[in-house]
Parts: sequence; C-alpha cells; structure tokens
Amino acid sequence: DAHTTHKTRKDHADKQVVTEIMARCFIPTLITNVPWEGFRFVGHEIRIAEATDCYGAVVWPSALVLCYFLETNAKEYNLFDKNVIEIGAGTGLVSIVASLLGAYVTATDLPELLGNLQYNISHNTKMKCKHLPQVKELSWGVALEKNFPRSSNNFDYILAADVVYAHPFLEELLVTFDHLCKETTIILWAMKFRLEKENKFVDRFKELFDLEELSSFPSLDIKLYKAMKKNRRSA
Ligand SMILES: C[S@@+](CC[C@H](N)C(=O)[O-])C[C@H]1O[C@@H](n2cnc3c(N)ncnc32)[C@H](O)[C@@H]1O
Repeated sequence: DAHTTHKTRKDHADKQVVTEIMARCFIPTLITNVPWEGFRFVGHEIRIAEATDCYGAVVWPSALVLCYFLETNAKEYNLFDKNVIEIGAGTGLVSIVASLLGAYVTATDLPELLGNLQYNISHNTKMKCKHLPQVKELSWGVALEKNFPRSSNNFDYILAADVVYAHPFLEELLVTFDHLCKETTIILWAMKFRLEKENKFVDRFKELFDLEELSSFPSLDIKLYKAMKKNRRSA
C-alpha cells in the first residue's frame, strides 16, 4: 500500500545517502592500523588523529552526517565569513569542514581533548582556510559568563554532533546551548538516538528552542535538527 511504498522509498533514500556519507572515509579503520582516519569533504583530504583513551577521541557517525549536510547545503546554510562555534568538537572534523567553508570557527571541548583537537585543526586548516580556527575550552555549564560573556557572543551558528548520550551533564548542555544562542543564531545539531534518556532531552530542548527535523537516517539512528531560540521577536 501507499504507506509501505513511502516507507520503502524513504529507507532506500536513507541507505543511498548513508552510503554516500560513508564513502567520504578513505581509510577503513577496521582493516588497517594507521593512527589516523581520512575523510573527503569540500574538496580536501582531511586527516584526523584519533586516540583510543576517551570518548571524544574518535570521529562519530553524527559528525559525518553534519559535515555532509554542511557541504551539500552550503548555499542555504552559507558559512562563508560567518561566526561559528562547535561544542563537544572531539576530534574536530566538523570544525575543520566549517573552516574550509570559510567560517570563523571556535572549536570547543573539555580540557583533556584540546591537545588532539588543536593538532587536527592546525594540520588540516593551515594555508587552506580563510580564517584560522580557534580552539578553546568549553566544559558545559562551567564558567560560561566568564569565558563566553553573553554580551559579546555573536554566533551565527552553533554546531553540535553527538553531544547527547548517557553523561551526567545534560542539563548543563542545555544551559550551554541557551547561553551561546542569540535570537538570530541557528543551531545545527546531529543527534544519535541510543536510549530513552535522549528522547527526554529532546523534550526539554523543545521547551527552550523551536526544533525542526532537517533529515533522518533511520539506519544510523541519527537525526539532524535545526533549532532557534523560542519566542524570538520576528527575526
Ligand atoms: C560522542 S563524542 C562526539 C565528538 C564529535 N562531536 C563527533 O561527533 O565526532 C562527545 C563529545 O562531547 C564532549 N563532552 C562530553 N561531556 C562534556 C562536557 N561536560 N563539556 C564539554 N564537552 C563534553 C566529549 O569530550 C566528546 O568530544
């Protein structure tokens, strides 16, 4: 029936795009032992050094989904000369792609991740980007007003890939989104669904932000959202 046909088409589209996204990885980590992974975005080969000792030290599929979206929607979501911050940047792939697209980027994460993050960002953006990206500590909910004063925050975009999972800082994460977000800021957020807890976060998030699903990849359990602050004066 019509529903099944629609679902089959959707599943097919999902698989096709996911195949395209995965084809951007050019070192199959499963069968080699090199300490870096390669990706192709925005006409560049991006090499990402990974560490195996912490969560943020590998590239997560949500990051690939977000990079692919940024590259293929560069007209509608034009990052050229825009102010962009990434939270929970991990290895830095999303920030690197945003820089290659011409944005002013601030890549942030916990202090223990910053060494590897800075390494990846420097190696992949030097001489290739209009604006050299910055790397800065941002622990969710911590010293936000001191390190990122509301009065000087001026981000056009907040990028986030796979920042919601079973960690104890979900409320702090929400506070962080809220703190960094002005009336005109667009949040682009790739979210991997693993547990019930994550659906609750989306509900909490919707209390503060207008949320729009841009795309869905059921085979990866990933959704890509666009969000803006609720109750904006007409922007
Ligand atoms: C699952 S990883 C995703 C990394 C990267 N965005 C990606 O998609 O490949 C989650 C990231 O959130 C960061 N993170 C976790 N808790 C945090 C906190 N309380 N404050 C700031 N960053 C945090 C981790 O260090 C890690 O880089």
